[in-house]
Amino acid sequence: MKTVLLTGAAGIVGTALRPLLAARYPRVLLSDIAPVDDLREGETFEQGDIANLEFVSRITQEVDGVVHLAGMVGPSYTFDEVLGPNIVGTYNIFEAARRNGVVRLVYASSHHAVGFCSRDEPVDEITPPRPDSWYGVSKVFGESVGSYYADKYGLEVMSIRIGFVGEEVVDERRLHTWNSPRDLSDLISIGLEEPIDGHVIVYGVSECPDSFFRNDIAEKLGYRPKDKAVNHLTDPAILEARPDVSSIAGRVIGGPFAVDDNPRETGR
Ligand SMILES: Cc1cn([C@H]2C[C@H](O)[C@@H](COP(=O)(O)OP(=O)(O)O[C@H]3O[C@H](C)C(=O)[C@H](O)[C@H]3O)O2)c(=O)[nH]c1=O
Repeated sequence: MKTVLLTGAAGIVGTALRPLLAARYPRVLLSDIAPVDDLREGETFEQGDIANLEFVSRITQEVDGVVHLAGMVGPSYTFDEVLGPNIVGTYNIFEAARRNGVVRLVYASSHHAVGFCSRDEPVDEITPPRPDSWYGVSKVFGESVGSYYADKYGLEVMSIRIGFVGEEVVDERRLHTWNSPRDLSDLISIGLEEPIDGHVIVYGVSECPDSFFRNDIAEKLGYRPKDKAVNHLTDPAILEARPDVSSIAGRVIGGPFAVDDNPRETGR
């Protein structure tokens, strides 16, 4: 794996992953709708819109694998708002990869694909989707596209239902969904390099107490999280905090994403 395309490279997750991918792969082609102007050695950048198939066809021409992050992320985006970036954009990435003979693709799905599942029982890779938002619905769509391109065209696809990515655990819910950038980049490298049979779904989660997720397939593929959520708390009181179960947000995996009429920027 010499050249990897990273879409959504200017975003929160993309920015956290960049140094880790640059350390691992000789060439990383970054792309985003927003500018990126602090390139490291081995990085190049193409600015453009993933909803444009011509642009996506061009950036997937000379790459060996794709990590697809770009998209709208949030609880309150409407169907019309996710349609271009998350639905058309994701189709474009898979279709352009297929046309250009790129076999390996890691798709950034989200735990919001199962966000309406109860916190009481851990979900696993075969738990049926229960999205908590149009964003979550779009991630379920992306997983289906990954499955379809794997079965029909032989792509090897890992969909990672990402928890909460950051250096720190910021609240009680995130204690159970946290994924360090280092662990996520290890999981991505498994998706790019290890033998994958068709399409697999895994969870992007580090070592978390009472994790919401069972991650057996990731473990079988060799994923061993190095980081423990309890060592990255912004406040030790997070360990004692309990969810407010009088609200749906306190009862389901997706937390505030499951509440109607949320403000647009409600965490991840
Ligand atoms: C709408 C749109 C966005 N982008 C870029 C703009 C941002 O730099 C980036 C998304 O970054 P943001 O910081 O908003 O979200 P993250 O927290 O990094 O989200 C990431 O992890 C979670 C789990 C995900 O579901 C996202 O798909 C994945 O990108 O995608 C584009 O390049 N094209 C577009 O059309």
